[in-house]
Amino acid sequence: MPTTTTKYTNRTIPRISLADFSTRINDITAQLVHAAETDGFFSLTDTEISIAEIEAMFKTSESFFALPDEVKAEVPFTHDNVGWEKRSQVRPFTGLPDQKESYQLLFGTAMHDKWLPAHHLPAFKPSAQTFMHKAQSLSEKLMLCFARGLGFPDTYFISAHDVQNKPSAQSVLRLLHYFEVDEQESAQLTAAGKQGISYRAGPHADWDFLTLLFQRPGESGLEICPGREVVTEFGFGDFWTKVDFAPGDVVCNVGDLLMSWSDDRFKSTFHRVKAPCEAGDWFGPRYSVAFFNQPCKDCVVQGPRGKYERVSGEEFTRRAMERNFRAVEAKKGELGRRKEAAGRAGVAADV
Ligand SMILES: O=C(O)CCC(=O)C(=O)O
Ligand SMILES: [Fe+2]
Repeated sequence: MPTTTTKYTNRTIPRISLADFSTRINDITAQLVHAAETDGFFSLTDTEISIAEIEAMFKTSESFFALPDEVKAEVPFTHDNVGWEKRSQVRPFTGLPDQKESYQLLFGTAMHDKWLPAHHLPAFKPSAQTFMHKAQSLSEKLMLCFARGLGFPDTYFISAHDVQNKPSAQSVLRLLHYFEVDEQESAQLTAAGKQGISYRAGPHADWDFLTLLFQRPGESGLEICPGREVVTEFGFGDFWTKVDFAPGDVVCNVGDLLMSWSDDRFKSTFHRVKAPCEAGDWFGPRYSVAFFNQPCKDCVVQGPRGKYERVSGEEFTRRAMERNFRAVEAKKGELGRRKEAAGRAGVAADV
């Protein structure tokens, strides 16, 4: 019988105000460092991005996802990490595709043929670009603080994520749309023992430096599972916490790059978007917008204590993708073997 209930535990995710940033940098730095050292997740309030700007970005995103699939397929996802995909991202922990579609946007040259042609939605590109620059500017404030927290010069991380002067900049805005789930059908499948916990986005840690996540109040689903000790391992525990936030708050998490760059002092935490199946879950469609701060290819990554070998930003990302790919393949192999064994025994595989 598949597992149908989640073990939840309450944790308080720190809420950090960025009001009066320039006079409060040291206080804000202390709060960010503490949050990064503990659960690796925090929410920001009083940022330079208003609720109206966030809502406008969601409207822009909804207008894109409402287009027919044939139109979205004009800008397909490619391995430059740009473009539109649907039900195609497979996570190492599930071996199955996430129940979502997403559209990834970059600043630099990789976008040359990946912007939606303007005749479909004339306002799409300018709106998305304005929002990307706002998210970058907010990220740079956090980069300054984390540089101070680790004893690097103030601009150290900012120049490693330079989107103005580096055409090969890798930072990404990802628009996400998770599909609506029929509540009654889901309850029937669970009661019949035909459905276990599944995922809109399977459990994972992000590869980037920092992720900024914009969500819509009411469209819940993001859950975290802290406790990861080293950046090179995939292990995670089994107790989850729902991430709560107020309108206008930006939920942020440390990614593997910052974990590595801090010699594992800051935690890149496992998180997921569970598919709704339990009481209190949100069954409607979920839209979210994530901004991933990815390193420029030529920056040099190494923590102050030199715990990990010095690598370029490009090499760091390549290794992270390779680890991910190997883990996905291993999981798919395991699922295949379980299905075969279940087929031989004449029972349904519990995957
Ligand atoms: O949509 C969300 O809430 C989380 C998305 C996420 O974790 C990701 O895309 O890496
Ligand atoms: Fe993530």
